Amino acid sequence: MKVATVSPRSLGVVSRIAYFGPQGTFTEQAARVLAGGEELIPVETVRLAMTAVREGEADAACVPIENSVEGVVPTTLDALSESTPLVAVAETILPIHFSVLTRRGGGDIKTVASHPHALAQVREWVEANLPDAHPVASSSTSAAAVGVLDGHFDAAVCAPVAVEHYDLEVLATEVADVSDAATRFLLVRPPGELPEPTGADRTSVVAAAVNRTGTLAELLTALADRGINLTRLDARPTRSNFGEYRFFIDFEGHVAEPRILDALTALRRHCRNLRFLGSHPRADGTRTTIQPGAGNDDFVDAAVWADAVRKGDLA
Ligand SMILES: O=C(O)C(=O)Cc1ccccc1
Repeated sequence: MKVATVSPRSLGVVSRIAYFGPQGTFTEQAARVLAGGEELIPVETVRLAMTAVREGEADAACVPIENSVEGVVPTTLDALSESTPLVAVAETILPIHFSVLTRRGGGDIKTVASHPHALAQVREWVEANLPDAHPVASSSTSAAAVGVLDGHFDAAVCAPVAVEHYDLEVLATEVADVSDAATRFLLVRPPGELPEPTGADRTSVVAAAVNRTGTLAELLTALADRGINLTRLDARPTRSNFGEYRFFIDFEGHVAEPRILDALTALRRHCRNLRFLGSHPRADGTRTTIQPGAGNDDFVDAAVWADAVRKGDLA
């Protein structure tokens, strides 16, 4: 995966960014990339970082969204679909490798703790290097470091910067089963002015489709018919009715483009509920692919033509 960073273009009055902490997480590093001198506020969970924004205690939140090895961060998807809407205005992608930290002069390593996404990315390393250690899930990589300091675990799989925050010994660095793993992070804030389109943008929605045959196919067809390329598709249970799902769909393009607006209105017709989660520049800079007949000019020309027909000016 190509790795690059993008700064938020129009953050308005953002001055406090809540991030998924505590200090030393990968998300803090992402927040530092996305921030331009804003105050950074560590918050214990992804959901609470978004609650801080919803309740006005922060102007934006930095949260992890997807990893190239483990896929999406489910708590982020769930927190984005609940409560009052938030929209993503910027993203960054960080390469991910880990340091393994232990207590100074610590003895046998019987437990190794970290965020589930981190544990999943060092499984082979742990089996080969700490065969007697049991993996234990913690709320974040830095929470695992705190747990080691407090004597709850023997080792923590952390972001390399964690050692600057927690008085622990480095057992190993550059640990990663997949050497080019990367995680994408979002900066989310309440709906407002959107970042300008750049030609290399991503739009995100969460769709609660009507529960009948073929509704997901209808949503995907609405995008495919308009030549719109998907970049991610995930399903999460609605939690209210067993077997009912919400679909998180990311695709190339920006809502300021006529073809994307046309697609959104089509999606809206097929959904019980459609939440817009933002349009912002892609961190990898990949430019939107436009299919023949599906460019913005094609949509504008077709709308002008249809309007003329309606007015009786054309046959
Ligand atoms: O726990 C962290 O440090 C996070 O920011 C979440 C995470 C965990 C593993 C890889 C990337 C992000």
